[in-house]
Amino acid sequence: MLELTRITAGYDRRDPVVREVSLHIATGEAVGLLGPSGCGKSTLARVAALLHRPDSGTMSLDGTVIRGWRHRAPQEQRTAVGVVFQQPRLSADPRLSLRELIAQPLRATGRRRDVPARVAELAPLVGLSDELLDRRPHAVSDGQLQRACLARALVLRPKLLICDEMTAMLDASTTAALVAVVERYRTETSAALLAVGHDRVLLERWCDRTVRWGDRSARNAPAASG
Ligand SMILES: Nc1ncnc2c1ncn2[C@@H]1O[C@H](COP(=O)(O)OP(=O)(O)OP(=O)(O)O)[C@@H](O)[C@H]1O
Repeated sequence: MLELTRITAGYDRRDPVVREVSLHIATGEAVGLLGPSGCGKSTLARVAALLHRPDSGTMSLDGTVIRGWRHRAPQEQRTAVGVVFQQPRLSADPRLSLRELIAQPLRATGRRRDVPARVAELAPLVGLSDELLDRRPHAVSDGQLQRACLARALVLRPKLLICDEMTAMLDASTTAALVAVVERYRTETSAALLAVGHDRVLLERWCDRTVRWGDRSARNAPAASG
C-alpha cells in the first residue's frame, strides 16, 4: 500500500531530519511508529501524506510511484491519504463550522453534491451532534474538534489513514472512541493505517505491528519486517 524507500527529508538539505528511512505498509495493515521526540516521525508522516517533498528516496502509494509532490502529485494519490494531526487547532480553519470543515476535502475535489450525505454519515460515527456541527472551532473543545478532524480525514474514504499523535491531547474515553472509529472504518474498507505516537501500549494494542524509530525496520533498511 505504502512504500517509503530510503527517504531523506527535512528542512535543511545539509542536515536532514529523516535519513534514508524505509517503511513499508501492506494493504489493510496497521503500523504504529514510535520514537523519541524530535526524531522525525511527523516529518516522515508528512512525506507519506504528500505534504512534504523529500530530498531523496522513492515512494509508492497503492502501486503507483509518486513522481510529483504536493500540487503536482496526481489527485488520485493525494485523495487516497487521509491525515489527522496532533493539534486540531493548527489544522482547522477557524472561520469554518465543523460541518464545513468536514466537507472541505469534498468541496476541494469538486464533490459538493456528496456533502450532505457524507456529513450525515460521519457525524454520528465520530460522535458529533447537529448542534455541534454548526459551531466553529473556538466554540468546541479540543476533543470535539479532533472528532471533526477525524471525520474530515475519512470523508474521501482514504486507502491510507495517517494518525500523527491523533490522541495525544485527548482523555482516555475520547481516545478510545476515536480509535474505535478508525478501527470500524478499517474493518469496513481494508484501509491501511500509519499511527504515529509515544504511547507504546496504545499503539501495540491498536496496530498489527509497531516499528521503533532507529530499528532496522524503520531506518537504513530497504523494508520494514516488523
Ligand atoms: N517546519 C519546520 N522547519 C524547521 N524545522 C522543523 C520543522 N518541523 C519540524 N522541524 C524540526 O525537525 C525535527 C523533527 O521534527 P518532527 O516533528 O518530525 O519530530 P517528531 O519525531 O514527530 O517529534 P514529536 O514526537 O515531538 O512530535 C525537530 O528537530 C523539529 O524541530
